[in-house]
Amino acid sequence: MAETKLLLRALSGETLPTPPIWMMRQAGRYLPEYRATRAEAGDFLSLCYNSDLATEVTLQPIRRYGFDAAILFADILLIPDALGADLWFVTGEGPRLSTITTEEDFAKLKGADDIHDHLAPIYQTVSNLSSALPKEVALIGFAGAPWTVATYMIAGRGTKDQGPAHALMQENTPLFEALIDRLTDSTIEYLSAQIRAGAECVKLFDSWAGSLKGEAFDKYALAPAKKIISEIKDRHPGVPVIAFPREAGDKYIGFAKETGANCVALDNSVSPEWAAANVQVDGCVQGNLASSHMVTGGQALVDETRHIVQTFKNGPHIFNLGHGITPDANPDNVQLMIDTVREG
Ligand SMILES: Cc1c2[nH]c(c1CCC(=O)O)Cc1[nH]c(c(CCC(=O)O)c1C)Cc1[nH]c(c(CCC(=O)O)c1C)Cc1[nH]c(c(C)c1CCC(=O)O)C2
Repeated sequence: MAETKLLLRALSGETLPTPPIWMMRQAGRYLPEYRATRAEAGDFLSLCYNSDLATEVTLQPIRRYGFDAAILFADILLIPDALGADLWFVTGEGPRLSTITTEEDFAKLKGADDIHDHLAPIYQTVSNLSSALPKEVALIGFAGAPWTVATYMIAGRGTKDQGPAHALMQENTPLFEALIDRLTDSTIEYLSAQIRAGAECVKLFDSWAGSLKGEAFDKYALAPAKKIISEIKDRHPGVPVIAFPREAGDKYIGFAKETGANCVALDNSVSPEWAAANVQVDGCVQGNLASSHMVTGGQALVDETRHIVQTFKNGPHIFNLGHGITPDANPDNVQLMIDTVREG
């Protein structure tokens, strides 16, 4: 049967009259119904590990807006949690983890094959979603890319410039590379299990790829993505992969070809004109409206949304933001963006 889900058609390289649309962090704090369910769960991590409630929050933006895709509700830091690093979230500040900076810290981590018991509730959420979603809505699974996850594991928290991870890379390269390899192998196992549970596409979030330059980008962003994607393609032929090397700049050029990704997600630091000429020539792109428009709305939102749709209309395109929607966004602006994309 020919594929009917718009997201999967775009990912297979089809140029569509109206691009499919979904939004990073579409289940999140800007939605009152999300805040209510999160309060019911108690805290963010309990929400991630409660399959029924995680299913519910994943479905909320689908019900409210009719997006073309749902993304599993979970977090990129569940992998360190499953590997045995402590993880907690400080309200208003963000994640905290036990740090990995010595061989002794690393030796305590579990193996890549030992993560599944801990992550079973996540696979259950995927499976729930795969039966609960409307038939036209595609289900996206995801994981963090090894470099981005390593930056949190090394520093024990989010950092502006990923300084501690860069320092470990310089000062103890073998340990740093052992961590990248463990994360690469765990990510393959994790994404593979999500696909077995019903994910129809997977996305690899390398949110801090932009701080890797030159050879370091090739070794720690490009090479792990290539290994993960080729292994996923071997195990699950036909399941598309979206790669998001955020703020890669010129390194966006050729990224899909070199890694085997079906689509690259663009942040909003690149212009649609540049990306159409340099990145979309190799296949599908996703993006790239600045999430600040979800706060400010108005004619500027409409104009920039039309500009992005127009600029990418001659090739495969998935409409999305350049990064996650923020808690101060106005839910009405999301509707305005969707109406504008679909007006044509
Ligand atoms: C770096 C990163 C993380 N998590 C993620 C990334 C990569 C993408 C990006 O760059 O945004 C990815 C992520 N996090 C979440 C999802 C779910 C799917 C989605 O809706 O996109 C996804 C795909 C839920 C979440 N992950 C988090 C929330 C907010 C939690 C809450 O309800 O308080 C959500 C909905 C928390 C989180 N999780 C993380 C941080 C730094 C924070 C705190 C910052 C913040 O509060 O926004 C780590």
